[in-house]
Amino acid sequence: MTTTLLRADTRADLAAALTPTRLAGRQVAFVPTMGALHDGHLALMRHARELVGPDGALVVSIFVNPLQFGPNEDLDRYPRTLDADLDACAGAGVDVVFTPDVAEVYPNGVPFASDAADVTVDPGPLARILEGASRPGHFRGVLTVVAKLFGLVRPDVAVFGQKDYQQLALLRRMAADLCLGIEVVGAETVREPDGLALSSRNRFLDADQRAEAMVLSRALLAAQEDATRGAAAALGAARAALRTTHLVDVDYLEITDPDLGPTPESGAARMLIAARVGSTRLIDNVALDLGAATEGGS
Ligand SMILES: Nc1ncnc2c1ncn2[C@@H]1O[C@H](COP(=O)(O)OP(=O)(O)OP(=O)(O)O)[C@@H](O)[C@H]1O
Ligand SMILES: CC(C)(CO)[C@@H](O)C(=O)[O-]
Ligand code: BAL
Repeated sequence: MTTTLLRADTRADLAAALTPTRLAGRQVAFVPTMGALHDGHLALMRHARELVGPDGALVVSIFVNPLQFGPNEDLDRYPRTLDADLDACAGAGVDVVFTPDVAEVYPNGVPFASDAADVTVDPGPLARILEGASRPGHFRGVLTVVAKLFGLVRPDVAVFGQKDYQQLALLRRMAADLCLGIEVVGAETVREPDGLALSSRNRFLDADQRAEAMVLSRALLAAQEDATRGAAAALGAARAALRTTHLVDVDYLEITDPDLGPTPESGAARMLIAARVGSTRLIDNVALDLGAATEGGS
């Protein structure tokens, strides 16, 4: 593949940029993003490159998708840093960056209403818990735009971050249930030295909020440490950590099984948290290895 970054703003430009790759039968790896790129995104790009090797094509999309934002959410203030993002993509060895505008992705208008004329993806019951309960319609928006991007890029493999754990689970389900023939791969969460998961929204935190935001990952770590005593003990440890600050307003803190089903008695599990720090909503999650509950373990 080329070593120069090709930028495509339109579907036609994207198709043209990918034609040599398709003709040569090269593998295509895809990393969808909403831009404001940080080291977490760069880690996804490295992972994607490893999956297809130097002869494969690495495609990144940068698109802030209106359909996944609720009416009172932060669509308007979502960070947009396109020039820096293009430099980051070039530095990361991306071959093609797709930067469509809203009309290019939704030529008939954004299908906000559930009875809009355009077909959208119904994400099913997994989208009604956790993030989906807090952000109704969010996963319909995510799955719809990713399905469209998959159709335009036609990758062999797509890489997403575990930081958005429920999103990753739903995208895996979409690829499997709709028989898309695309491998969906999850990559580890990249963190700041104090544990805070990197997120484009971290830039909205002021100094005090930034200092306190690390309590999310500290709570998850405390839960990991107490998980050998069972789920109740893990939840208790996380809640105790969260009580050390008044700047963090928890939306949910839950333990599920690794597929987001009910809390297991023991063994592999996931703890997921969403919280507001000021007006900024952050999410995070970790794996837990639950021991059987002991008496007085809660
Ligand atoms: N800290 C991180 N480590 C690894 N992957 C990440 C991290 N943060 C985001 N990603 C992944 O990057 C991809 C694009 O995410 P997105 O552009 O929404 O970034 P973001 O930082 O999650 O932004 P925000 O949380 O503010 O929406 C997603 O697959 C997401 O899971
Ligand atoms: C997957 C995604 C790019 C779809 O807009 C977005 O939800 C994100 O950045 O995680
Ligand atoms: N990373 C998820 C994008 C969103 O919050 O809408």
